[in-house]
Amino acid sequence: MAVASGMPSDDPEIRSERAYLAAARAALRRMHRDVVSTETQLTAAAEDNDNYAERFYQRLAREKRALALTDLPDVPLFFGRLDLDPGTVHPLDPGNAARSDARDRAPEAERVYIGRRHVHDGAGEPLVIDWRAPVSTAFYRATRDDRRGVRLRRRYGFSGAAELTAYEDEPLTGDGAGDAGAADAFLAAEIERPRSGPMRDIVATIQPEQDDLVRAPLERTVCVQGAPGTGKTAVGLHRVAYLLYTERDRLGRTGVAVVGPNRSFLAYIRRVLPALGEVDVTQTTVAELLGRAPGGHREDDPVARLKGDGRMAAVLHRALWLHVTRPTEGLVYTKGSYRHRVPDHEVSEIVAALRGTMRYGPGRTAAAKRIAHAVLVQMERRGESPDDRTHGAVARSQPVRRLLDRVWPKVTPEQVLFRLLSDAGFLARAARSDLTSEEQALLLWPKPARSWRSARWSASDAALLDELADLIERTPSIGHVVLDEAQDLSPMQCRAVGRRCATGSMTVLGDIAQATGPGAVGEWPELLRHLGKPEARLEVLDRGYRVPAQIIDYAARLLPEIAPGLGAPVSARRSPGALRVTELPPDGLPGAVVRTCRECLEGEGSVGVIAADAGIAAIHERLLAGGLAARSLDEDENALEEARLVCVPASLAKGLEFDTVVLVEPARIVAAETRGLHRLYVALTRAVSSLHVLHAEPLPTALAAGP
Ligand SMILES: Nc1ncnc2c1ncn2[C@@H]1O[C@H](COP(=O)(O)OP(=O)(O)OP(=O)(O)O)[C@@H](O)[C@H]1O
Repeated sequence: MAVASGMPSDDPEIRSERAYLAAARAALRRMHRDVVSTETQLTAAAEDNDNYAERFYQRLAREKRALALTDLPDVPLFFGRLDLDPGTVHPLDPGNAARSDARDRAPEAERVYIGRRHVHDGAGEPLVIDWRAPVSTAFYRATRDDRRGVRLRRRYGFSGAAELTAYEDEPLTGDGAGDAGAADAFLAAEIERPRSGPMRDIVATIQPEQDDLVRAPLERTVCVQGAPGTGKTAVGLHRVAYLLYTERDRLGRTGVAVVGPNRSFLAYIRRVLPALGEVDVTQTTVAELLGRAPGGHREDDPVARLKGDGRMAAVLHRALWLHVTRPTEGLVYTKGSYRHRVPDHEVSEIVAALRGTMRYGPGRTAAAKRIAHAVLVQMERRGESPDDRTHGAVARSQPVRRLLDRVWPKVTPEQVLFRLLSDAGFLARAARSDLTSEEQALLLWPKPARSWRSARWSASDAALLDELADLIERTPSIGHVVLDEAQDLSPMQCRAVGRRCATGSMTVLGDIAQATGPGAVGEWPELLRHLGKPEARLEVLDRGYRVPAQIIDYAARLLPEIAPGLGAPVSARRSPGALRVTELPPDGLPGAVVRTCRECLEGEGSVGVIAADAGIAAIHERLLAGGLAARSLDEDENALEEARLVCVPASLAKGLEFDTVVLVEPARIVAAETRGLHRLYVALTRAVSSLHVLHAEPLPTALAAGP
C-alpha cells in the first residue's frame, strides 16, 4: 500500500476516511465551543464575591482546557486506526453474541481511531481516542506474535495541510498478511519529511523501545543513554504528555518541568507539547531553573571544573556553618524594672543543640524561640504567667535579635560565597583537607569586587549559590523533571536540579559521548548519585532515527577516543549520497561555503551551517553578501523557526537537527575547547539527509582516512 503518496481522492476508502476526519474536526470544534460558552463571566459584582478567587481559578482552568482543545490546522487529528477483535474495548454482552451467532454472522470488529487527543460526539461516543489511553498501547506494541486483540493496524498519510491523502494497512491476522517493511517505510517517510521550523511530535510512529520509556510509571526515575538521534528528546517530551494524562491530578498540584541546555534548544522544542494538547508545562534552562542568571562572568575551564566538583558541597556546608559562633556574652532582657538574664553558657548550649539539626534559616528562628523560652522560665520563677504572645514578642525582640546577629547571623548565599572566594583564611577553614592549597588558590578571585553586591557571578557560581540557598532554606520540590542533555552538567549543577524534584521523579536523558561541559561528570551512576536518584534504571537507546548510516559511521570513528565504553550507534536508515567531505585551499573555503549552501537550498528542507563559535559571524556575513537569506542562531533564537538557512555556532548545535548540514573547518571546532572532539561529534550528527564537510586545515586523525 502506498505510503502518504497521494492516493486518488475518489478512492472510496479515502473518501470515507476523510468524511470521518471532517466529522471528528467538527466534534472537536463543538467541544471547544462548549468549554468556551460555559465560561463564568466575571462581572464587577463578582469582584466583591467571596468566591472570586475560586471563580478566577475556574476560569483559568477553563481557558487552559479551551486552549488544549484548539484545533491546530496543520496537525492531523488522528494518525492511526485499530480494528480489534470484538470485546477488546467493550466487553461482549453474551446475549448479543449469542444472537449474532444465531444469525450466523461473526460479530463485527471494533474500530478505534488513535489521535493526539480525545474527541467525542455530542452523545459522548468516542470518535478519536487519545494516544495515551491504555487501549492505544496496542497501536505501538501489537505484533503478529502478540496481537493484543488487533486484527488490522492502519496508518494514515497527510499532506502538509493535514489533508488525509493515503493510508497503509498492516493486518496482523491471516496468512502472509502484514508487510513488516511497510511500517519501516512509513517511519522512514516520516523521518525524511523535510524539516521547516521547530521539532515535530513523533506520536504516529513511536517505536516499541521508545514507547516502553514513554509509558514508564511516574514513580520511576528513568535514565536514558542514547546515541545522537535515537529520540531521547522526543521520548522525554512524549513522556511528559503521557504522565500528565495518567497523573494529571498529582502533577497538576506538584508541577512538571522540562530542562534543556539553552534558549535556542527550548525554542526548537517548544511546539511539541502544545501539539500534544499540553499547554501548561514549564520549559526552562538550568540557569533559569536556578533563578540566578549568571552575571556574565566567564572563567577558565579549570576554575569552572573545580567549582562544579562535588567536593564543593562539603566546603559550602562548612562555610555557611562557620558563621555560627560561640557566644562571648549572654542575654539581658529588660521588662519593666526586671532584668532577665540568660548566661552565655546557656545560649551556647542552645546553639550547640540546634546547630546542624535543621537548615540554617529555621535554625536561627528555633534558637530565638529557645532563648525566649529561657527568658520565660525566669519570668515564671518571678511569679509571672507569660503566654504565647509574650514568647513570640521576646523571640522577636531587639536584644534577642542582636545576640543572634552575633552568634547566628542572617546571611545570604551571595555574602557567604563572596567571603569564600575572596578571603583566603576563611576558604582554608571551610575547605580543610577537601581542597589542596593549589585548588584553593585557583578558587580565589584574583581581583575580588569591593562587596558581594558588586560581585559578577559565573554560571558555575550560580550552582554554588543555589547550594547555599538550599542550606539556608529548603528548596521546594516539583513532581517530575525531564532533564535533557544531562551529560553536560557538573556534580554541583546536578545537585541543584535534583533538589528541585527531591520528592518527585525524573527522566534523565543524555549521551556521554556528547558531554562538552568542562566539569561534566562523565558516567551515569555518578551523575545519578549527584542528582539524588541513585536508584534510577539506566536504559540504552542505540537505534538512531535522525542520522543516515554513512554519517553516523563516520562520526562514530571518534568514539574510541571520546567515549571508549560506548558501543557504536546503529542507524535505522541509509540515505544515498549522505556524506561529502571536500578539502579546499584556505582561500577557497569561504566561496565554497556560499556555493554549497546555495546548492543545498535548491533542495527541500532546512540547512544548518555549523562552525566554531569564533568563525560563525564571518560566515554569516559572507552568506548575506552572497545574496542568501541566512540567519544566525547566535543573534536570534527564533532563527530556526523563521529561516531555511541558519548559521549555528558549534556550542549551540546540541539537540538541534537540519535536513542538510554544512560543517565548516572541523579542526577549529576541536581546537576551540578542552572537549572539542566531543563538540565535533555533536556537530557531525545533526543531519537528517546529508552532511557536507568543508575544510582547509587537516581533519582530526580519526576522520582523515576519508569517508
Ligand atoms: N519513532 C520516531 N518516529 C519518527 N521520528 C523519530 C522517531 N524517533 C526519533 N525521531 C526523529 O529523530 C530525530 C531525533 O530525535 P531526538 O532529537 O529526540 O533525538 P535525540 O536522541 O535527543 O538526539 P541528540 O542526542 O542528538 O539530541 C527527530 O527528528 C525525531 O523526530
